[in-house]
Amino acid sequence: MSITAENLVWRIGSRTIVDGVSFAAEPGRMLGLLGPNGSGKTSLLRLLTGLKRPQSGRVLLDGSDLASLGARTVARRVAFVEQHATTSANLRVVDVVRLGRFPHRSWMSRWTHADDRAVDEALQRAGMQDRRNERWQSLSGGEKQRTHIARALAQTPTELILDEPTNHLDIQHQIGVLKLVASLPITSVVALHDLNHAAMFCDRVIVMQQGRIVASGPPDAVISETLLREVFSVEARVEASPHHHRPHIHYLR
Ligand SMILES: Nc1ncnc2c1ncn2[C@@H]1O[C@H](COP(=O)(O)OP(=O)(O)OP(=O)(O)O)[C@@H](O)[C@H]1O
Repeated sequence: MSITAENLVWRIGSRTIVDGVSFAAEPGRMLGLLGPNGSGKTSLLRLLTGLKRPQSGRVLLDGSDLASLGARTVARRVAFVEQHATTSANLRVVDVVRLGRFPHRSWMSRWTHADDRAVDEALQRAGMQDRRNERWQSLSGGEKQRTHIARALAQTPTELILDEPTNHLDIQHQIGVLKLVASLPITSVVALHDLNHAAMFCDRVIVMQQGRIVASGPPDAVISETLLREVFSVEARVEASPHHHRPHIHYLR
């Protein structure tokens, strides 16, 4: 297994935000993390990347406890795009993406062709190659998001953690980013609000409610009218799409 959570618990004061979460992300597959607002998705993703430490339980990367691995070792493997990722300095797009190469370089090593290749490929994949010389402050919200995704790809991670990566994106780029992530030969854990997109692109999904996992498995086994009613409080009809054969949700008015 690539990334595994074992009975993770994270509390703030007396409030338990992540409540005994266990799962294993399959290598090379896309795992969707679903759940209503405040159900603990972002908190869980921050535990998976080591940005937060659990009060109990552990995260394993190929069997090694994340807490025992150095920050640099983790950064070489795990890339994280946060929900409200910002970059304060007025860098060019290409400079932001180059930041993704830092975990791979020592303080005295020179910038290499391999670094350039990784940056170019990441810009290309995120659809930002044409804007590589533009200033960060001049980008739209969606372009900033794609630049952060390019930075994460330039890190050449084996695990990619994305918190609502389609936020701010127009529909073409939402589909583009999800297609891209699904096609990458790396393990990804992706928090998503659009359940139809999750059903279309994820190999498996986990559904959270009040800090706990309440359902997990392939989308067609998990996304049901009962789950939509009980967890998301919406009435809907779910059918297998005649186009892509994954579940498709019709929300009722
Ligand atoms: N640093 C913090 N201090 C206090 N409460 C926090 C903190 N971080 C998270 N929480 C609380 O934990 C709960 C879960 O938050 P989290 O951001 O993990 O949920 P989420 O599922 O990602 O939500 P959303 O879909 O709205 O992004 C929320 O009620 C939030 O207010």
